[in-house]
Amino acid sequence: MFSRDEAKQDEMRRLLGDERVRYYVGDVRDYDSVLRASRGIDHVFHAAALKQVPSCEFFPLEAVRTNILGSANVVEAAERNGVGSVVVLSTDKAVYPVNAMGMSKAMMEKVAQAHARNNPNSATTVSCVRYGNVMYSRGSVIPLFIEQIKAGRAPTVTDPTMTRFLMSLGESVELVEHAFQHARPGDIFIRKAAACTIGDLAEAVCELFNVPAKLDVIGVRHGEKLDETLASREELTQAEDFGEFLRVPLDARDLNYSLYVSEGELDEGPVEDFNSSNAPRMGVPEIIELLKRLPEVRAELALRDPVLAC
Ligand SMILES: O=c1ccn([C@@H]2O[C@H](COP(=O)(O)OP(=O)(O)O[C@H]3O[C@H](CO)[C@@H](O)[C@H](O)[C@H]3O)[C@@H](O)[C@H]2O)c(=O)[nH]1
Repeated sequence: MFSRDEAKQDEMRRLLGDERVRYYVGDVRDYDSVLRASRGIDHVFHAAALKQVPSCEFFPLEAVRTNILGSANVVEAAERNGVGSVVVLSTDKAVYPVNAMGMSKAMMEKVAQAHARNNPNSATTVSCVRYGNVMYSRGSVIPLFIEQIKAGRAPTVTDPTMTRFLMSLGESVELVEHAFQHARPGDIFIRKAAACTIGDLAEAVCELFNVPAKLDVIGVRHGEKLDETLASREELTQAEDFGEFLRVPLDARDLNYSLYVSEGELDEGPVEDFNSSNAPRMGVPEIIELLKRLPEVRAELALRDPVLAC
């Protein structure tokens, strides 16, 4: 475990109580600290990031330092130490990005792919995973709605028509495991997901907590998109479909394009990207079922009304 936050590391140490886990305090921005931590390591899962959209709009260079340069440090240190594989965690916001967080994650993907392209004989397989919103992740909207309802307030909704892909923490971890087991250098693995509107999500939380679905519409925040895209149209023309997952392989051509002119294939491919407005759409009842499966939501329901939690 390598991270900046010694308090969280301490909490994890006590929670896990597992002497096989070693803890390193350091920062992905500091190459030497990453180099030291990745010595003698077989696999790296790179999740360190600045991930809040609005805050990265105010401090874009901080996103550059952590999400782009920090990721480059992780890849470079892994290469130097002969680490077997590196899986870097990306986001749907990296596709057709409009905000600094998404742009920096898009660049992180490019750094990972460039490593694969420029080091064909490397002992280190670097791949990416990309997914949408992880339900109940720290600082995200579902725990916020629940806190607001508990405080007797209406949930604050930016735009009820805004859509997002939803998945559980378990599903995002499955994607990381899939990449870990199957990745070829430079692959991007994408987890398909269902989407919903934020208005329906707020309504579902209200219904689950048995309060009237009265929403407080606050308007879109800095840098937010109305809909998110998990796979671009350009990627879909190359992607392999594995049911739950898509695999976008590396474009491993070199810069000598003339070689390909006479051999190129004209493939129109799909006309649309895979986005949260054309993906399978969940309504309020389906969102409620999904929410009920989250242990954190069940715990909150049990506190409020033990009967409702059953
Ligand atoms: O008071 C609020 C706050 C947020 N929202 C909306 O809720 C949705 C989800 O917001 P949030 O949970 O803050 O997540 P996102 O801004 O969509 O970003 C999250 O999901 C991304 C995947 O798309 C990850 O990459 C990011 O790190 C993570 O913060 C968005 O449509 C927001 O506009 C509200 O309606 N009311």
